[in-house]
Amino acid sequence: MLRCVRLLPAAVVTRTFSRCCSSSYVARMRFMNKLKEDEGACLAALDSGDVFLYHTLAPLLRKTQQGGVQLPLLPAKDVEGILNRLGRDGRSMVKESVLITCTEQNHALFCLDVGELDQGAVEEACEGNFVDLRKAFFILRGEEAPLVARGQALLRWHQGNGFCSASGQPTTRNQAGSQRVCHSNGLVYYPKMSPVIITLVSDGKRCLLARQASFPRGMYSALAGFCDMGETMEETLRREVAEEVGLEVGAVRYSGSQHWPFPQSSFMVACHATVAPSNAQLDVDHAELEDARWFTLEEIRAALKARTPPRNPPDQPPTIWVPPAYAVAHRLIREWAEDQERHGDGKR
Ligand SMILES: NC(=O)C1=CN([C@@H]2O[C@H](COP(=O)(O)OP(=O)(O)OC[C@H]3O[C@@H](n4cnc5c(N)ncnc54)[C@H](O)[C@@H]3O)[C@@H](O)[C@H]2O)C=CC1
Ligand SMILES: [Mg+2]
Repeated sequence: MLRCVRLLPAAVVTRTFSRCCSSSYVARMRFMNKLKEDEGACLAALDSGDVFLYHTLAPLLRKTQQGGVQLPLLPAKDVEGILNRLGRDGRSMVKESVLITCTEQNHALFCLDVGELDQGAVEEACEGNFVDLRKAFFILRGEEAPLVARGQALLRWHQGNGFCSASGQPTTRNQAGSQRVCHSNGLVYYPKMSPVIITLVSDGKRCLLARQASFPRGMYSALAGFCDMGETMEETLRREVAEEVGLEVGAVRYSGSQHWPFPQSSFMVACHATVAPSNAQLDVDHAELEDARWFTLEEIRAALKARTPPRNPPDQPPTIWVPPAYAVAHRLIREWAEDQERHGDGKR
């Protein structure tokens, strides 16, 4: 630990996102845009900015004295020093950082993957631990989860797009990391998201949740599916619900959207949909879903409270849990429960 303190006086210099982020929206967006277009300005912003770290796409998190977990934002100069001490060219490595966001005071925030270094050595130097991103979503505070999601998605995109798919030649990134260019043919590549529609279907009294075999034990979520080329949002929604559970939905209501870093960055569009109670018989496609079931408000209330996989002893009715609060699926399920409590038969 003595070595940690020498390398990085963390308690003194580490910022957290909430402390450095009060802002005028317009000034912030214009500054961000300048950093994407002006290489010199971006480099200067990096020199005076903060960086958060990943190791092979797992974000570095640090325990707080209050028993919580935070995303440590390390001054870029300190990261450079740590990397130098760990035997690397710190300056060159830090320049590989990708721009994430900035404050109204033009203080920029970047992220960097140090996967080529020994994980334990970086963890010791930075007084933190690299945590799988899905686990991080369960323990991070609200405003930090989208930062680590965006950072991982951008870093993954750079790692997978080093070559032009037309010429086979290497691509070069701009300083902000917002695009890559193939200099042999001038093609410009931008980070991509795949549109996904996620739908919470209700029959008025119950809502429909499903699980894939790859989900954590006991976890159920709303139905989701990738858009096919040329489809509208409503067409994808109706097709996915029909394919996966054999239902024809009626009314559809948009709820919200979110970037989701898995599997390769999805743009999630979240909707509520209804089916008539007389038309609620499920015909589940077990090639896609391990299970799909209707759940009552009481079961959903219990699921929203669960923070860990349920034990489900054989002599008791099985209980479930749902995706973490940050996931838009959680929002849909919570909205449905609140709606039932206000208007449905589930009034207390
Ligand atoms: N943020 C949230 O609350 C939630 C997010 N999700 C995300 O939604 C995504 C889609 O849900 P699924 O039910 O798996 O979709 P899905 O029902 O469309 O099935 C996935 C299959 O679609 C095919 N596919 C078509 N286009 C694809 C593309 N652009 N990328 C990858 N596969 C493509 C592949 O064969 C893949 O195996 C999941 O990967 C998951 O990351 C799912 C539930 C909750
Ligand atoms: Mg699906």
